[in-house]
Amino acid sequence: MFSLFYGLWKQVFTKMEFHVLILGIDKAGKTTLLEKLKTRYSNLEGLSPDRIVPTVGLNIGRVEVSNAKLVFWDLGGQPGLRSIWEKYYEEAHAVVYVVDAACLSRFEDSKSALEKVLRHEDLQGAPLLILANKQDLEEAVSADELARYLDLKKLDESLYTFQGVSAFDGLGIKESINWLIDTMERSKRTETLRARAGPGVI
Ligand SMILES: Nc1nc2c(ncn2[C@@H]2O[C@H](COP(=O)(O)OP(=O)(O)OP(=O)(O)O)[C@@H](O)[C@H]2O)c(=O)[nH]1
Ligand SMILES: [Mg+2]
Repeated sequence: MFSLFYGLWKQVFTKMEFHVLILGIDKAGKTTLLEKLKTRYSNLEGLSPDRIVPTVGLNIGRVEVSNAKLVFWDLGGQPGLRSIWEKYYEEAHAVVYVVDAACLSRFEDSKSALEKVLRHEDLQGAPLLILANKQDLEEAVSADELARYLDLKKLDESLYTFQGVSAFDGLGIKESINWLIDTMERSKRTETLRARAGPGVI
């Protein structure tokens, strides 16, 4: 009886934990985004953009948003580091893919790196949030324009979305995080990862 009540209590009061991978080619703005998320959603002040250096290892950011605990894994996007990404796929509830929307000359690299991510079987069914970052820059293309370029027709529409953001000034971040939590909470992948983790893990 106690365990039944304890289980119910846990379900109601324990925040669900989600692992979110932040991917994208180098200089897309992944770490700047992570630091902005920390500033906005945790009681730690994230690093200011001028103190951020290219990522070689892994940056971790933990934040809490209403009923969810989000653990972000930010990896380096330089070509030689992209082979590390797949080591994290199996445990990820979702992927945030960051694109520098102001740098047209790197769109092709960004697109092919994303296509490779999407082909990997360890990520099947994972919600995908694609961010057209650097909207504070005049030359940045909109989320719709980026969507047309990336042309993800083959994907299940309920599992991905595009959002224009600025990791600098925070534009679009709230909408992005709300979509992410909502979609992860409803996704079959979350159910599968939870079942695999076993009882007691929320
Ligand atoms: N104008 C503008 N610049 C940005 C924005 N986000 C990031 N940047 C700049 O873009 C550059 C790269 O940012 P990072 O956050 O280090 O990029 P990254 O994707 O983590 O790069 P790697 O760690 O090498 O994979 C830096 O000069 C940032 O200041 C943004 O929203 N607007
Ligand atoms: Mg980085």
